[in-house]
Amino acid sequence: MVTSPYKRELGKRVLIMTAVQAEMEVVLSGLHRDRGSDKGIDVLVAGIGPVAAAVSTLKALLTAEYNLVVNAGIGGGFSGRAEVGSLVVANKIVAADLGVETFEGFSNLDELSLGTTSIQVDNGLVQGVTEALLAAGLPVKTGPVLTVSTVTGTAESAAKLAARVPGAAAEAMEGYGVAVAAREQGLPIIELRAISNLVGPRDRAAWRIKDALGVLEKASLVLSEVLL
Ligand SMILES: O=C(O)c1cccc(C(=O)CC[C@H]2O[C@@H](n3cnc4c(=O)[nH]cnc43)[C@H](O)[C@@H]2O)c1
Repeated sequence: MVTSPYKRELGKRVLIMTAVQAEMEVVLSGLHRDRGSDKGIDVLVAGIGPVAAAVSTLKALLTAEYNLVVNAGIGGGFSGRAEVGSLVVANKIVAADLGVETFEGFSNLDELSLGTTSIQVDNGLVQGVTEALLAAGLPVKTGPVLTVSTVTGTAESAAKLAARVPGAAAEAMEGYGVAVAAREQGLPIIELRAISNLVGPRDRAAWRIKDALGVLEKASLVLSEVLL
């Protein structure tokens, strides 16, 4: 049961943003499996990366009355925190490469007093969605989900990101953009990632995109029950 502050308001809708068509299709399939037609949830393609995601999300939010925004898709899991085939529900959405490279390493905007680089997800939302996914027998973890503009491709970069964001569970490319658009409209956000690969050395052959899309579809069935 999802608790405050998200409360399904009569006549208001839920917006789910996915990066690509393939993700949108499995989310729609999961949503409609037991509910037939649209039940107040819109699923749109945002495009890959935080900028496209922010623009697409804000554009959508200006077209209808929403009271919750969801970013759903595949993502990379940090080893030991989120394995391939599992789900991650973000408790915090972090723009992990938004900042300054320094001789000592990296400083984010918060450290430079130039702004913020993370958005908290409401605890009630995180708990409600996570419990529902667990109850459905799905493997789910919660933790910070990092938004990057470049898919990590080396063990060194993965280690740097894991050190930069304690507890980092997953990496993707749209969450912070979707979250900033939702914040702009005063709406709660949640990010849900189905893990297709481990964050680290690029090994395209190891990506399990199809498996992750299958898990995302199962998770979407649960979402339709818990968010409406
Ligand atoms: O490296 C490749 O050749 C390759 C092949 C297929 C897809 C990609 C992507 O870059 C997908 C980016 C897309 O998927 C999300 N995603 C999934 N895993 C990760 C990850 O480890 N780090 C960042 N993003 C990931 C992401 O949200 C994009 O929508 C590459």
